[in-house]
Amino acid sequence: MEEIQSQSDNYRSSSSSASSPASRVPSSNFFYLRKPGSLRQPISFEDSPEWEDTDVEVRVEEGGDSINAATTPASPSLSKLNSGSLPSPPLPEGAAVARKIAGASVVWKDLTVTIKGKRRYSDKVVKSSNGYALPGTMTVIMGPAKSGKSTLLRAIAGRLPHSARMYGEVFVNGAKSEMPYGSYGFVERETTLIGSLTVREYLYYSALLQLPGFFCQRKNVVEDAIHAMSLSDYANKLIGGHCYMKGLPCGERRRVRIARELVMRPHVLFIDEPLYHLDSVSALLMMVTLKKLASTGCTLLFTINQSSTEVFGLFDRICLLSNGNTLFFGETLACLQHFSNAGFPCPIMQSPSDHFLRAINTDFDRIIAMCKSWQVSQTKLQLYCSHGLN
Ligand SMILES: Nc1ncnc2c1ncn2[C@@H]1O[C@H](COP(=O)(O)OP(=O)(O)OP(=O)(O)O)[C@@H](O)[C@H]1O
Repeated sequence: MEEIQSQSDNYRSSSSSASSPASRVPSSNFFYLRKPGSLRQPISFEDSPEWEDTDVEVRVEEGGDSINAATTPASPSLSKLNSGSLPSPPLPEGAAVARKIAGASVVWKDLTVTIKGKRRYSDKVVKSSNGYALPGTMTVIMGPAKSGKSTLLRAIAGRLPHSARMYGEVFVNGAKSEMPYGSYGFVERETTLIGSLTVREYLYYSALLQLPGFFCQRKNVVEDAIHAMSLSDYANKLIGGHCYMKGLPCGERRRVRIARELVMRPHVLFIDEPLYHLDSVSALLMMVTLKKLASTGCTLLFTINQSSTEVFGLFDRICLLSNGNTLFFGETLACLQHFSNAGFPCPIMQSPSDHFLRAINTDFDRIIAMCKSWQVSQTKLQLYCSHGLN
């Protein structure tokens, strides 16, 4: 599984060419409302944070960067949350316990997608892709433009449009079943934010809409999301961006979109192009924030076009696509080794992601050939002019 590779030149591409809230099953780890008569196996989230933690006082540690839940010794639900069914030893008063978000392992097997155009189904947009994403890790789907990244992400998340057909299987925690409402978040590339609200108001409003009525920890959940996305400095600022009102910077707006999904405390988070239109500093901040989020246990799976070396170093696994083909799936270091073995070692001064894209994208060859012919014609012109003048 670790290495799903193909070195064929044919694969080099050319870019030019949620259901209704499920009822909770009390004191169980199944976040799945079975349909009557359904034979599907429920998905088990072993360490699911329970939504009934009304006695957990969640607060943000001053100067701290992680999501923390402060609790008193007499907090049965949190002690259960931290240590399964065993009671946890009493904690010193005021001690902060890192909240564990139960991630879920997601495996996709032989995933193929076709999309219906005006008349017929297209050729395969994604072709027999295999891979997996594990809890507490960041898995990135990378590739040139139109290589099928977003389509693969949507297929794994079960959010393909009606015009698409999917073949193959997706397993969540070993169960071949759709992820239930609230267990995953999907962040689109562009979504509308309410510009007349502050970040905190907007997230609270989202929590009111998304969380079930019995859930009475909305404020804490919102504060968690703000903290997890490093939005504390912007929490009371208007989102803006409408009429003549200047909005939040692009990176912060993107983080607000992700925070909106975090209010559901998802086990798996899918993000389509989190670095879209971000400058290098905002991109690094975004990735460091996501890495922190992954370290709490959440499973992160996202698409990306290209990245800097620093950002690339934060990824755990990479799924490299070209023309819908999975050229490589595995750990990022193994990808470097794979390209090196194939005769394309990454130059020292080049970002690995740029190097991979360059190696698999025929557009680069065409552009370089165009540059060379232009340089030759320029040299000829200069020679002609100098001879003509003489
Ligand atoms: N809803 C759709 N209807 C028709 N064709 C589609 C649809 N969605 C995607 N496609 C086609 O599938 C191919 C892959 O698109 P996709 O958006 O998955 O690629 P991508 O790698 O995410 O591209 P980009 O980085 O440019 O967003 C493209 O050729 C696109 O035209």
